[in-house]
Amino acid sequence: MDRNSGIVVLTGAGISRESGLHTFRDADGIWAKVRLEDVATPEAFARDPDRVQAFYDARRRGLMDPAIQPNAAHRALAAFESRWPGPFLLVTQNIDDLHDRAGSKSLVHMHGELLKARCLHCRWVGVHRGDLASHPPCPNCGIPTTLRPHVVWFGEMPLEMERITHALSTCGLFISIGTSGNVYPAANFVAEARTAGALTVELNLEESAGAAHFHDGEYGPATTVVPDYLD
Ligand SMILES: CC(C)NC(=O)[C@H](Cc1c[nH]c2ccccc12)NC(=O)[C@H](CCCC/N=C(/NCCC(=O)O)S[C@H]1O[C@H](COP(=O)(O)OP(=O)(O)OC[C@H]2O[C@@H](n3cnc4c(N)ncnc43)[C@H](O)[C@@H]2O)[C@@H](O)[C@H]1O)NC(=O)OCc1ccccc1
Repeated sequence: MDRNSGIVVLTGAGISRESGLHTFRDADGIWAKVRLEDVATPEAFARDPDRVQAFYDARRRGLMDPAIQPNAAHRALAAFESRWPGPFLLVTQNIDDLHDRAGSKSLVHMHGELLKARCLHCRWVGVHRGDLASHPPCPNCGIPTTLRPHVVWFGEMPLEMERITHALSTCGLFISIGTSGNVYPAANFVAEARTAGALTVELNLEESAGAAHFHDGEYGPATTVVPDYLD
């Protein structure tokens, strides 16, 4: 592969599974315990904000457990980025901060970040590691009960779509890691990259819903297949 062509990497919950975070659709996944319609939509937040806040407060406290650390797959991606001379963009669907902690720089959280909050009154967005169910005041405008998790719910527009679409339209290699390919528009990125003439590769525990769209696939735990593929 020409060392100056661009690379786009898409990651999903599977890359953080071996760090101790649950995925969504596996047997012990998040959506096996709670319906996304009840906790991850604007309608759910309007209907029962305390329930939604409690759902994300619990995931935030889980993420801040010292036992949850970046794994060999997160680290291999950060190391590869630092030595790749051409354009590189890591697009994650994950709202955890494990890519950030592993040292990834050219990183887009297209579905938001669990450790950030957003104010519905003054539009402030920033790091907020405390619970939101206790209705803390906005650090910027000081009004209580106006903070929501800075995450993208179903039916909401993902973040930085222009930057992502541009990178997909100019990349030479698209790598998808630890995602089931069930959620859009992320599930359509492989098709966009292929249309741009990119080689497309899936690294996953098992074939995803979009496996047929990829030129190639390596299957197994991310902490094994990702370092093997990138080293
Ligand atoms: C359910 C689905 C059908 N619905 C959608 O896709 C909807 C609606 C929709 C839009 N277009 C469509 C077209 C067709 C059908 C439906 C739609 N999409 C939206 O609403 C999106 C917004 C969706 C975002 C919702 N928020 C999330 N997260 C944040 C919150 C939160 O986290 O609580 S989605 C959330 O679920 C998704 C879960 O997927 P995965 O990460 O893949 O996880 P999953 O558990 O499914 O799979 C894990 C995989 O890992 C593998 N694995 C497991 N262990 C390992 C291991 N150890 N190693 C390697 N792999 C492993 C497994 O085998 C498995 O394959 C992720 O995106 C994740 O972020 N917004 C939007 O479309 O706005 C308009 C628009 C349109 C065009 C262009 C721009 C805008």
